[in-house]
Amino acid sequence: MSLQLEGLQITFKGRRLFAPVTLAIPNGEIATVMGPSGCGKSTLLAAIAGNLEHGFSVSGRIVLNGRELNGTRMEERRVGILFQDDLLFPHFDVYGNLAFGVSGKLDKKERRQRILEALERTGLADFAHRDVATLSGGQKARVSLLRTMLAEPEAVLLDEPFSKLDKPLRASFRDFVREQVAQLTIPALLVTHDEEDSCGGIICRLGGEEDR
Ligand SMILES: Nc1ncnc2c1ncn2[C@@H]1O[C@H](COP(=O)(O)OP(=O)(O)OP(=O)(O)O)[C@@H](O)[C@H]1O
Repeated sequence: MSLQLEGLQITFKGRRLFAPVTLAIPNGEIATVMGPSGCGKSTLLAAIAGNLEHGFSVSGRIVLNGRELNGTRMEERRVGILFQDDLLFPHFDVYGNLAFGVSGKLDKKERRQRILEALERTGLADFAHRDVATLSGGQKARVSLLRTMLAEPEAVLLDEPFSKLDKPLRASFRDFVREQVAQLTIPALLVTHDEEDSCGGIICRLGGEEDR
């Protein structure tokens, strides 16, 4: 089971953004998308999440755990997405922010248990009632990722999640992301400018004009 992209192409007003992408990401692994600015990396993630802006169209197949996602609504896809500027809600503490990630279908007790377990598992238990404004950049990044993961997505898309962190924080957040993806055994697709972030996993380079 995995996330598979089969000959995926995106066009904007008839212009193709990149050469067709074919990729299979096994559960628990992270594939990295690289390419020059403007080549369509964020747009590729939006196509997978089902959140493309008006004017873009997709061809090829997106298959998640055997389910074809093309044509389905964003809410049905069960794909989590984390942006570099994923803002936490400033008027809520860490616990309150994480509560936004947990399914509303669970009762209050179950929701609370899920959040506390996630905080415990990630060594953030002491932060539950911290005002998010008092967190460091690295801590905020961890809370944002946890919020995304608490929604129990079947795949996660990460759009430059490390770019605002300095080198040591970047390395520890990278490890944190890897642990989370492995623990939840879901496939992840990471957009980054830095090859170091991929650490030897699958790398997908989006082709520019010269590759068409
Ligand atoms: N809403 C939009 N309307 C028109 N064109 C858009 C829109 N959003 C993005 N584009 C264009 O689509 C192309 C792909 O943009 P995208 O943001 O996916 O690139 P990117 O590879 O993620 O860039 P960067 O590395 O700079 O973040 C670019 O040429 C961009 O100008």
